[in-house]
Amino acid sequence: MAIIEIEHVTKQFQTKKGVVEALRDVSLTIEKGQIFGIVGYSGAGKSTLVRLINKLEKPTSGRVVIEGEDITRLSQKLLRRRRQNIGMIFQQFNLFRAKTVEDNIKYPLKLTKKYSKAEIDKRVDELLQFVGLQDKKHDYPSQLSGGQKQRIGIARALATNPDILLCDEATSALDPETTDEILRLLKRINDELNITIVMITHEMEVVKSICDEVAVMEKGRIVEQNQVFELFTNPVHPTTKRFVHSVLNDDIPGEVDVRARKIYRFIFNHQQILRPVLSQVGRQFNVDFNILYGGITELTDKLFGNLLIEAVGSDSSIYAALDSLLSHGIQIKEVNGFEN
Ligand SMILES: Nc1ncnc2c1ncn2[C@@H]1O[C@H](COP(=O)(O)OP(=O)(O)OP(=O)(O)O)[C@@H](O)[C@H]1O
Repeated sequence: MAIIEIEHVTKQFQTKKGVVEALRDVSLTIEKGQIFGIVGYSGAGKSTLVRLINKLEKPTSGRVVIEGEDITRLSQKLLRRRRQNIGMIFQQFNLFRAKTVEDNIKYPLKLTKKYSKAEIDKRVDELLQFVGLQDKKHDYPSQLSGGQKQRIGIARALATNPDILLCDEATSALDPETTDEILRLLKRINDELNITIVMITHEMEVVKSICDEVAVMEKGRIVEQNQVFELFTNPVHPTTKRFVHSVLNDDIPGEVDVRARKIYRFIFNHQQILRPVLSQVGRQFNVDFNILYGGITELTDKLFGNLLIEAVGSDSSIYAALDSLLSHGIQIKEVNGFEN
């Protein structure tokens, strides 16, 4: 079921220098329960897109439908209620510096005017336990590390039990180890609380570790969208290729001389155990496959292999062997030395 539908949205900003087209005819559907990544370089329009989802921005044209409701038409009162259903976390955490951890988390609960003091206290304790920071309850943000600040940001975003969590470069200010911890926490939130997560990021490592689906943005448009595995294994748009290339080691090393050799790139997934298939097909067709270079990477929860392989044998036997490998579902690309 779709939880977020963005339909033909454009967003223009009037500036002194003229009109900036931040979004140009963007359409996007995010299914309930997904972790959906939106990637793009700086200025691509990611923040503007995500700010439309909780109506921090209003589209110039087009519709934004959240859980079946067109939020571009909502009254202020209904909009406030709808916003309780959408949590958001930020790169710079945006905690209130003059408030304790406890008061930061209480803030959205008090705003709703729905809960008693006892309910609020109970909820704060639950949330602190969930993010593993019970002992920091009375600290101020300045006493916390970056990772701890983001955990508190997450606790605050979850306070009103939202269905959707928006993450705007939520790990970009963190070191790799802390990034991993926060990503694991987000995955738990998705799995255990069934919250749909929208992550905007310029880091493909983030997409690779937790996203199910991803949209790539450039100059206010979505240029490619796919399931993470498909996007990494078969990127089509040049910008997507650059992003994928930034995390997958798919360069051909300088010392591999691809001239006058029959070299192929084999791409395969976790269902295929490549080695037995390779040796079996090699024996059958009298072809030797030498693995020159490559590796196996984890994508979300699947394995993805990308290997450079040299085939040694007669032309006809190599083509027959490759045919057979294709029928096993292995993707094969010819490398002529000028691939990529
Ligand atoms: N309030 C605003 N007024 C004028 N222009 C804006 C405004 N907000 C965004 N823009 C412009 O819209 C375009 C998209 O900006 P946006 O912040 O959405 O991109 P982004 O992909 O999130 O980039 P970054 O990661 O650098 O924030 C940029 O050209 C930006 O300068």
